Amino acid sequence: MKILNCKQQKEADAYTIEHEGILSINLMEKAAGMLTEAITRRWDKSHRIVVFAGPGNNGGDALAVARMLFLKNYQVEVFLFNVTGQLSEECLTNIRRLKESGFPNYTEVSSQFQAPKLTEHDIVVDGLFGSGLNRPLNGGFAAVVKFINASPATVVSIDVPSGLMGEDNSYNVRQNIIQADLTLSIQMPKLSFLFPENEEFTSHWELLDIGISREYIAQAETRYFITEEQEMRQLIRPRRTFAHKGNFGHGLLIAGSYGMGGAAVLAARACMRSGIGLLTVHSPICNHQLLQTIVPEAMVQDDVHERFFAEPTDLDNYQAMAIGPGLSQEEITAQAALDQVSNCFIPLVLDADALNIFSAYRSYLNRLPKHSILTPHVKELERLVGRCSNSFERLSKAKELAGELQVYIILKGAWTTVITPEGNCYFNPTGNPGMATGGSGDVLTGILLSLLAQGYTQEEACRLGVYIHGLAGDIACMRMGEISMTAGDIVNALPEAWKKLTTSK
Ligand SMILES: NC(=O)C1=CN([C@@H]2O[C@H](COP(=O)(O)OP(=O)(O)OC[C@H]3O[C@@H](n4cnc5c(N)ncnc54)[C@H](O)[C@@H]3O)[C@@H](O)[C@H]2O)[C@@H](O)CC1
Ligand SMILES: Nc1ncnc2c1ncn2[C@@H]1O[C@H](COP(=O)(O)OP(=O)(O)O)[C@@H](O)[C@H]1O
Ligand SMILES: [K+]
Repeated sequence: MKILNCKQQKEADAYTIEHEGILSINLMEKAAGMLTEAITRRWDKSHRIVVFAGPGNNGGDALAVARMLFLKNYQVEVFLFNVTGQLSEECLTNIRRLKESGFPNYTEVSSQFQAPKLTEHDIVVDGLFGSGLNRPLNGGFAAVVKFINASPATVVSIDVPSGLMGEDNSYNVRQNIIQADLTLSIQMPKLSFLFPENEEFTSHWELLDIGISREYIAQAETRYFITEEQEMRQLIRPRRTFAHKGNFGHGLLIAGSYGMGGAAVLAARACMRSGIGLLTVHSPICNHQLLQTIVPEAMVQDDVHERFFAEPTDLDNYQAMAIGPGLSQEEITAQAALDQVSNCFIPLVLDADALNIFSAYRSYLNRLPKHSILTPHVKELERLVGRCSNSFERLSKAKELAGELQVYIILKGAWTTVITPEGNCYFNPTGNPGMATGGSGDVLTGILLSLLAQGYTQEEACRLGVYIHGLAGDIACMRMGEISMTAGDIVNALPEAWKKLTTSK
């Protein structure tokens, strides 16, 4: 699914109006009908609905919703903020329609706002500003936002929490943004919904498909996408009847050190559970027994060193390599890892300490083989690109780095983002906070190695890998709960995740 910017969303509205024979006011009526349905589905008539409408079409939506709720016998109050005396045409039409419906509780605010008393049983409908916001809120609007945020009422925002920009909020004023309990977003999600620091504004959001022109959306250019299940299903390669293990590649995993053998185990188990033909794990001698016992399916190649990865290994027999989980950053390991990676000629995944080593030896960064996959979490990324003050900046810097080094970056966390060398960003919808537990990232590395060894392209491996990893996380969460689930549970859920994605619905 494409994520378009607010300017494109406006264009999409206009295109739909022009090319699909629907009047602007009727498109708004359709949106309002869906908004009303979403509200009445959740809250019955025992709740008072207090509607705050702004001067533009977001306000127009809110007024139409107020009328529809009123006609369904809800108890509704409306405050329309008309500060400059300039209201959009659709907003004006909806004021008229509201009045014509016999609506009694309408207040137009031009200067002084007499705030109503809001209780925790009340529902606030926030229709102050939507995608037309072009600067941070201030003055009277900021005061209204602060009043709503301080109230105990439940807040439902139309399209966007008022005050929040759709993309970049670097220069926004956080206190002047509505903290919505629910956002009913029209047609397309906004990029800013996917950033962790905006969770307090948009923790829950839902999309309403009001029938914006498919044609417009198809031709609109964007760098931002949310991955969908159907696309992932189509990527998965069926196994031929006469297939043999040689068809599914031989992967090399360089992982583990003294005290961190578990990382190698988790990655190896995840790799085996994701369809690879053969796996060799290269690890210090101390992990030999552990790996042979817990992952008997994998071959183990001992390093020369008892406790640390110390000597690069030959890559001739492998189709892909992953390096990093539990590796440590010992000097001897750093030298071996830099050498191993710099001379790598097969598809490659770098995770955890392998990334930290490259952050410490920045001059080696340009020796990273082209199209390598880097899997940093936020801290690991910032070690590479420097401190960032917000997610928009972080994403921009990650895109720059991916372009500069011609690598794929998987920026991990909620809405894990796959960033391609061309600068496309694919946000992953699966996964949950239960995955914020030691070893989850090692599981992802194992999955990625498996997919690369099987011949999936880097982009396919990244997108499918993070999707299946999150899906297995969601299954693990259902089985074990968000609090108790561990990285091992994610591996144990991989079979069901793969089955879910390969069986027809
Ligand atoms: N037919 C349509 O065009 C449809 C529009 N829709 C709704 O329309 C919304 C977009 O409407 P608009 O483009 O009118 O935009 P808004 O309703 O977000 O408001 C734009 C107005 O606010 C002013 N403004 C911007 N930032 C301000 C600030 N910080 N302080 C004070 N004033 C400010 C702008 O100059 C403009 O006059 C969407 O979010 C959605 O809710 C939906 O109903 C779908 C159909
Ligand atoms: N809140 C969350 N929602 C979804 N996925 C998450 C969340 N927190 C963590 N994850 C996922 O869990 C994994 C954690 O990886 P990482 O931070 O490298 O952990 P570790 O180093 O312990 O293995 C990542 O794939 C990340 O996307
Ligand atoms: K709004």
